[in-house]
Amino acid sequence: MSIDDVRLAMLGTGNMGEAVLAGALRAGVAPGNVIATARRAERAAEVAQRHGVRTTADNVAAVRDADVVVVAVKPKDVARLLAEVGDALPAHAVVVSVAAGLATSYFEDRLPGKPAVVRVMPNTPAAIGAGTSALSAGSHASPDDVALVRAVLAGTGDVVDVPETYQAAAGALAGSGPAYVFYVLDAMAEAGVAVGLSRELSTRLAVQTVLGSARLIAETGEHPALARERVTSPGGTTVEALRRLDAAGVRAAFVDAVEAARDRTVAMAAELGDANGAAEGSER
Ligand SMILES: NC(=O)C1=CN([C@@H]2O[C@H](COP(=O)(O)OP(=O)(O)OC[C@H]3O[C@@H](n4cnc5c(N)ncnc54)[C@H](OP(=O)(O)O)[C@@H]3O)[C@@H](O)[C@H]2O)C=CC1
Ligand SMILES: O=C(O)[C@@H]1CCC=N1
Repeated sequence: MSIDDVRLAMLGTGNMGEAVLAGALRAGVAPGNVIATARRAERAAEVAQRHGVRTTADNVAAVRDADVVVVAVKPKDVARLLAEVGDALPAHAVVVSVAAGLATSYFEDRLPGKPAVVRVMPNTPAAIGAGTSALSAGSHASPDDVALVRAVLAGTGDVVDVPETYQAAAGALAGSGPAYVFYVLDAMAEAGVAVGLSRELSTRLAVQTVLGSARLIAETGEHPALARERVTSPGGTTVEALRRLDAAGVRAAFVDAVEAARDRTVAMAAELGDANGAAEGSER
């Protein structure tokens, strides 16, 4: 199927749904072939105006002719949504879940027949084609189904296949990751203000420093620790700064933070009755 023929239903067009929608349109999905759902009329109007897609509050109508159905509501809202749309889902449709924690089997158990389910953990830079997504196929998803989902996600950024047991960890690192980077950016900008720069200049320097440093590693493939050493002159300024970060336990705090996000993913799945979700999350 050519990408401009793909009919896409985006169920729950909030922060992540809109970012994936933007990526799908960038990949070549035709706006006229997209129906995005939202509970509130003003949100539906905003999405329609920004992306030129059809919007509705009716999830059942949205899935009826869809080839790809993206479930982008909060994990706690997924079971009710599946019960609502299950009978209207075309047999050939591929269901893509971006819900943190919920296993593909959670969807397979709640939908009729043998639905093709693909679990994806994206992140919000998908909105500008700079995201990273971890993808795992469910037990009824064929290679063609996965290829279709990859084609739809092509405009969101990098997409990497992972075993489903890695999903909670991938989400804790990369799904939540933009928030960690924004936190660091905010702190760096504040630090620049503390040493006398205007907030505007400080933010500009901080943003470009993070962007450039990430690109340098991405383009050279150099290990971050080696790249850091090349900035750190003996007896110079950087070593003094890094000593403060080490003393404040910043590295250990990152490890704790990602572990906590991973554990919360597993706990959320257990709260929602997803035994498989609860069983995952660690490779140990
Ligand atoms: N935000 C992120 O960075 C990431 C989120 N995710 C996952 O994406 C999913 C969505 O998260 P996020 O976008 O942050 O949450 P949001 O609350 O921003 O988006 C969810 C949207 O779904 C709408 N909604 C809820 N129930 C229905 C329904 N029955 N029919 C139609 N629309 C409905 C909500 O409407 P209303 O506004 O009225 O509440 C809301 O707009 C979650 O499962 C999360 O785990 C995954 C990776 C990253
Ligand atoms: O905070 C959350 O639960 C979601 C999942 C990953 C990023 N945001």
